[in-house]
Amino acid sequence: MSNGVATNGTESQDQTHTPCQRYLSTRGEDGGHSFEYVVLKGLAADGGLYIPQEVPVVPESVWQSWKDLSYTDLAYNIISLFVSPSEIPAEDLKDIINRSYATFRTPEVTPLVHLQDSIHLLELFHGPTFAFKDVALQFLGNLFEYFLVRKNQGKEGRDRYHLTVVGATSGDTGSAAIYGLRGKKDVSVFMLHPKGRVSPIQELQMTTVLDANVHNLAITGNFDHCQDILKSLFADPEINATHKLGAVNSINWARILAQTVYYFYSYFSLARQSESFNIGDKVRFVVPSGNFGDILAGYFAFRMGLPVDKLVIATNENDSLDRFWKTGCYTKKPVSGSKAEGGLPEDGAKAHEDGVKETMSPAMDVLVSSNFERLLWYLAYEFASSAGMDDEWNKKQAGQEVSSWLTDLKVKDGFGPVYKDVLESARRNFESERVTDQETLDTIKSLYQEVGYVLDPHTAVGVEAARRSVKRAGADIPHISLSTAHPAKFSGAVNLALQDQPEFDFEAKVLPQEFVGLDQKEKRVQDVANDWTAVREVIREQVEEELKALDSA
Ligand SMILES: Cc1ncc(COP(=O)(O)O)c(C=O)c1O
Ligand SMILES: N[C@@H](CCOP(=O)(O)O)C(=O)O
Repeated sequence: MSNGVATNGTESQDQTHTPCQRYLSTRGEDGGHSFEYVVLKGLAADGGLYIPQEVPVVPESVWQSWKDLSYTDLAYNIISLFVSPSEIPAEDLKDIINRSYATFRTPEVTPLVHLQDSIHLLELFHGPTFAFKDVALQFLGNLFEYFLVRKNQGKEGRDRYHLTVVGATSGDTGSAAIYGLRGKKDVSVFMLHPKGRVSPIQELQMTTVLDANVHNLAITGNFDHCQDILKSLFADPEINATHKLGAVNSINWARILAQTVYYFYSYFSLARQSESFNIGDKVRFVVPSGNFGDILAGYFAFRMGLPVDKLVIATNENDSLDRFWKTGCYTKKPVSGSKAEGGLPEDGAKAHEDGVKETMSPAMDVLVSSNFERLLWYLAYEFASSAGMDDEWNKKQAGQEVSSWLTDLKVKDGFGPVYKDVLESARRNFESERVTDQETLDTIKSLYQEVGYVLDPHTAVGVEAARRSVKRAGADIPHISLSTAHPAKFSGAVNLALQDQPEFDFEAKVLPQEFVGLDQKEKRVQDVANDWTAVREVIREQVEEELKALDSA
């Protein structure tokens, strides 16, 4: 490969694509696809998620030359490893990347700030909607546009390829996707959120966007229900054929790819900022987790060779991930009779019958983390590889194993315990922490008192997990804790934590100008039952209306 970057597998016979630029499904029944295909498709035909056939390994000699690059140049170097220039020529890819990050409020895009002791905060909220999702969704919006312009050259009216993007959100993906796609030609966006279970600002950010191609659907249910509806739609061959569904959730590979960049960037930022930290030294990343997309991007950075000591998963009281790392079982609800059933004594969040708790960090109120499937594939692949068979057999085995776990999850609400070796392999690279609502509030308060920094509740979950991790790992290992949203998006939790602090003033200290007056704006949102066929009907009607309006324009 170019750039001195090697793949960790066999070279492909394909003259235009390296094996890192071809994609296969985690369920093993769908593969050999191009980047454009997987980005437009979102979910694989067999229900799995796309991953690259091989992950490129970046040697240390190459990192040295990457250390001082701007965010956009680094992004190009990383992303281009996974996209063949025969699909997106270098100059076009650079242009897409530059435009995607020109909308951020700081040229650093994702600045790293020192928080306290060995803990650094990676601020990911400097994009248009003040959440980490902007990093990937500005890029994905521009990618969609690029592919659609090319597909639709010389085509008119109903012959044009019209993409119907369907997304599920617990608050932040929704607005970031809407801001990435509003007003774009040949795209309709349907964003499903759990009615009444997102923060007031998050809801306003979505529902005050009135572009004709944007449709907000409030579903009577929780985020997992919204995600189930999404998966049922993608599994329906008819609506896929007639409406060409596209995904903006982190099931879309482009989301993960774009997020991988900031793991490298923050590592290099640390090396630039700290005299005692050298390229090659290890670091821990701590990631507030829900759907497992953000931390999975860190796992890809690790597989590419970034010296990661551990990736620390931080969950709120919706702790299916944390329970997996502790027990090897992945279940929506704690196993009957266990200590955690119905909540630990110190838990503060209200539990619903469906098992999901309404916490102070609502964007992480997720029990079925869609990207966990991608990690499961790698765990199953490593396990299969120990049998000494060829790579094709290992991949096939991994796909079968993942399919069987995911079938159990769907049918029996859980799977496991997984084999001991699989769990050990998960524990080699990851640790996990569960943080309660009370601990979240305490962390917001103590960081404000100690260093004057106002954390959002999701970031606070991460910082509390980072503090625990420092106790285990020692102060010599730097911790980069991901700050996933701006505190102004979660005024309820922030005010609750800081209301008794002298001179704390939310409006003056936290609220950005962009949020002032949002509640006075006109809103558009449609209530829909928790039923995928009802959502399908809404999609059919609304897309038809949009296309008719275009016909007569
Ligand atoms: C603010 C915030 N923090 C953390 C998360 C969890 O990230 P992930 O779903 O990628 O695990 C989300 C939602 O995705 C979020 O919106
Ligand atoms: N927390 C997310 C849930 C969707 O996650 P995604 O990363 O898969 O889009 C949100 O804020 O919507």
